[in-house]
Amino acid sequence: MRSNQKPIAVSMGEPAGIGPDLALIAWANRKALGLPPFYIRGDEALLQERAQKMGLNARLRLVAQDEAVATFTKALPVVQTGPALLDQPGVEAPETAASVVAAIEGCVDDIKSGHACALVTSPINKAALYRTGFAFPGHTEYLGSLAEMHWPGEPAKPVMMIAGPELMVVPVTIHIPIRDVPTSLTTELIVETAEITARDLKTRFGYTSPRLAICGLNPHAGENGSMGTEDRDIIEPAISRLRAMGIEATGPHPADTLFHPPARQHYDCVLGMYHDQVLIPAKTIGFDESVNVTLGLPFVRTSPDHGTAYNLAGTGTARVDSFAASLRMADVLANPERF
Ligand SMILES: NC(=O)C1=CN([C@@H]2O[C@H](COP(=O)(O)OP(=O)(O)OC[C@H]3O[C@@H](n4cnc5c(N)ncnc54)[C@H](O)[C@@H]3O)[C@@H](O)[C@H]2O)C=CC1
Ligand SMILES: NCC(=O)COP(=O)(O)O
Repeated sequence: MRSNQKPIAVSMGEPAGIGPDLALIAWANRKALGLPPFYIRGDEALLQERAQKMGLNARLRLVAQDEAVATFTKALPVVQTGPALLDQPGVEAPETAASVVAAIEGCVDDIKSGHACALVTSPINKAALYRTGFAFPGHTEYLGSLAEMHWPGEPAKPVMMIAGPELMVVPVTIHIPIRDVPTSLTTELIVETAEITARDLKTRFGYTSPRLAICGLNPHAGENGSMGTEDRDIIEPAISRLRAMGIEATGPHPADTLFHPPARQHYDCVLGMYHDQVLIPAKTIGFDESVNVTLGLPFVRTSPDHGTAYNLAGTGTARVDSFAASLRMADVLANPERF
């Protein structure tokens, strides 16, 4: 353990989902998984109950953030956030929403105050939070807002990237209805998203000159305007501007032929025009290993690529791979000098 080592702050996520399970399983297997020290912001009573349900012999300890690293070798450090909750795997409970949001915000506060080096979020139930008035489509957008609040003057345009060993993708529009995609797409938005992606791939991921493949929107990237005009009128000008800025951008590529293995040799990251255009291939190819990482923030945030998986909560059968990969990636991104 390094004397100046800071822990990773993990938000517990949706209490009825697999977030609690993953933190417990990850801690129990921390050595085999090669995990950096982390603590979880959530409810200790619920975690204790969940460990019992899973038949997991996990020790938990309530700590202050600065005790987390020393505690990690002996017990899963918990920073109590919100009131004690009933453990009801798979059962949505609106009264837990405030604790879910408080855990995310608390982790960001911990980074800002120097108590944590990075944030790993556990999955939230987005619809459940909306029903209680949560005004952001997902973590990505919420973290952009928290960054603006806590790091005034620093640029904070959150960009979602799903990064796996075989494929990295960025959706230009994120959590919006499919009918709103064409009207939300602008040349400026594509350029801004690609610029942030290229910059972070260079500064955080070590690519000298990242190659970005930009998807079209329509079948066959519009077939010269005969199957839709957005490819020609919005996406092509964005690619020209990016190339003029020295960014290696190609396209607009028909999305249907961009993800088979030979095609993947020609780029480092794909920018898609909407969520499912790129998340379907990313999760099909790398569901267990991929990490959701938010680019464009003044701090490091990663998360597993999957959701709450209510059907698995409390069973002990949720795979921990993506969560573990999120912790390892957060450690590398937050402490580049060690790697
Ligand atoms: N970052 C976040 O907070 C995210 C939250 N969600 C939320 O999750 C909820 C459920 O979404 P779904 O589309 O059903 O996706 P999901 O990822 O929760 O589940 C899809 C399928 O994958 C399986 N699965 C998920 N994680 C697994 C794991 N670790 N090990 C083994 N199998 C696993 C589930 O059992 C299910 O069959 C929604 O409310 C959504 O908003 C979804 C994605 C990301
Ligand atoms: N499908 C990925 C996803 O929805 C993750 O969203 P976020 O909560 O990380 O913004």
